[in-house]
Amino acid sequence: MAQQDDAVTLNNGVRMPRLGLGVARVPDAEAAAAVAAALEMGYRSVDTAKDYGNERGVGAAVRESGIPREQVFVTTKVWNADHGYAPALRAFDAGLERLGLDYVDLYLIHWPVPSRGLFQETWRALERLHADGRVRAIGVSNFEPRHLALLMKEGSVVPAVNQIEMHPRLQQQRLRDVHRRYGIVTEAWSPLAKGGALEHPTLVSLAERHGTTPAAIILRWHLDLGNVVIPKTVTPARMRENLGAASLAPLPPADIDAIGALDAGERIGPHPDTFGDPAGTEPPG
Ligand SMILES: NC(=O)C1=CN([C@@H]2O[C@H](COP(=O)(O)OP(=O)(O)OC[C@H]3O[C@@H](n4cnc5c(N)ncnc54)[C@H](OP(=O)(O)O)[C@@H]3O)[C@@H](O)[C@H]2O)C=CC1
Ligand SMILES: O=C(O)C(=O)[C@@H](O)[C@H](O)C(=O)CO
Repeated sequence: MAQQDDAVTLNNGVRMPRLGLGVARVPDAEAAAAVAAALEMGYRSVDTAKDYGNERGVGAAVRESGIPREQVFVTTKVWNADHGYAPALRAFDAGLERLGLDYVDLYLIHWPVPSRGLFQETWRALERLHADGRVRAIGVSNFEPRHLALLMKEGSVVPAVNQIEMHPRLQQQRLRDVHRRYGIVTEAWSPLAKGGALEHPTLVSLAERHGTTPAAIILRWHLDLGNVVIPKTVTPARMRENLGAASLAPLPPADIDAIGALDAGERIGPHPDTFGDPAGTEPPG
């Protein structure tokens, strides 16, 4: 089942699959095998980053899949140490080389690192890469409303995507409202709360009622809210289960509300205001 049809149109007209595979911190060789298996079963989008150390494996799996390059959507990200105009351009070249591809579909600023004050300059580099046709779309990750407002003030391209922590325990309503106002797609990282929400009684009972699994219910909920999701797994059976969420019927409003009631404003990952700041607190991700 190819996912190309289940795509969102970004604010520059580029189509992005709504369900992709995340590969955070999967070692290179394992990432290559996982991406190969995912592409084989119908995934058409992969989310990697310089920080994950597996762009080589991801790129190899994409190149060797036999699937035309234009049918696979590859996202990677500028790491915190590479903020700044020239460093970000150099980091992009190096990432593209590791991937072994001619272009990237979506390039994101991984974290704003406000204490460095360089994300606007970094954004100018991404705008340049976009203008030069080396990336099909550009976006950000972990940007709070004030960071987005600063980009909007000084930049000329509105980010296509903001990839943020979002799951039933952290539903990010205010940030999603800002995205809607600007025409930015919400992409949920840790969409399954790293597996932490799967045993919640509400989700278990919804899964039983719909004849599916808690993971599929959570992913269906994200899709129903309009999010792009990138659940991570290296287990083929789970990949298939997660991909199956795209084929489920939309959840009825009462079920969306039941999951909405689980919001506790609880982060698993670091806070965007302080992550990357030497003086900041960084809870384990
Ligand atoms: N921009 C950013 O700052 C960040 C981006 N990300 C991106 O988001 C992706 C996903 O986030 P991640 O933090 O990995 O968390 P997820 O919410 O995707 O959860 C991944 C965990 O859940 C398990 N899992 C996956 N599917 C199932 C299933 N169907 N049933 C039971 N368990 C399951 C996986 O185990 P197993 O692999 O063993 O199957 C893994 O332990 C990352 O890979 C990365 O691409 C993540 C964090 C930060
Ligand atoms: O996985 C990512 O994409 C992240 O940015 C974070 O998990 C971060 O790198 C981290 O390790 C937090 O402790």
